[in-house]
Amino acid sequence: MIEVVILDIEGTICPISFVKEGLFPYFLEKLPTYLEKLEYPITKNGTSDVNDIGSEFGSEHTESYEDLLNYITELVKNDVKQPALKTLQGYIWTKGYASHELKAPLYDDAIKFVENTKKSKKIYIYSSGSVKAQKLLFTYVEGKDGQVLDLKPSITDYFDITTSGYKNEAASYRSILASIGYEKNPEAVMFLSDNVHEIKAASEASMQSVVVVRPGNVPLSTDDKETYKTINNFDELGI
Ligand SMILES: CSCCC(=O)C(=O)COP(=O)(O)O
Ligand SMILES: [Mg+2]
Repeated sequence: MIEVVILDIEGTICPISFVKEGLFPYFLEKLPTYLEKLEYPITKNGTSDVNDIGSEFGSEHTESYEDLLNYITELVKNDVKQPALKTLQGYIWTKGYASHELKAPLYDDAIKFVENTKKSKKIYIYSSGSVKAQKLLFTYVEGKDGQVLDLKPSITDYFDITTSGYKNEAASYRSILASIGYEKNPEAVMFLSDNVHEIKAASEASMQSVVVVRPGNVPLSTDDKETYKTINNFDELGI
């Protein structure tokens, strides 16, 4: 029996288009304003959040404003899951969510699933987006008639690539199982994601794993469709 559910975010509970056409462009638009304020070459000084996050991009990219802006822009365009980038994105999105310029358009079935499932199972999140960015997304969910829903109380805890490692490695899922006290009972944990590499890694760690198919996601190969359980909607899970 499933006791714990772990959810991916992008392509699973919200459309990839929200990230690629909403969050990433917002980040790139605001980025120059933040980077312009820093002194180059950047050195970690413990006095400014953005300065110290900036220093994490490494000395080869932080010599000048132009170097850093170009480097970060390339990372975003190639959707590189780089820890410093993910931290900086979470930082910059804070204002966008607080002003309601950004609201997370979660799928209706995902909202219903989270609200109903929290009564009987623990729900965790594991996303490449930073824990800060994940919490923002759950705090500012787009509801009906322009309302904002706060789903954060429904989530037990959050994991990202800095807490647990990269999402296509089985070791990351084993580390999460240990954190939540399920290393001896991994089959009671279900992981849901749009990404087959993540599903493969979670299965290797003996979690029950399900591919979530949504419009705009990377299509599955015939082989993947035969290998993994798939759903189009959380209502199909019946848990
Ligand atoms: C939750 S923050 C926005 C999404 C993001 O930056 C990201 O990398 C999402 O990756 P996921 O692991 O949720 O597919
Ligand atoms: Mg995803």
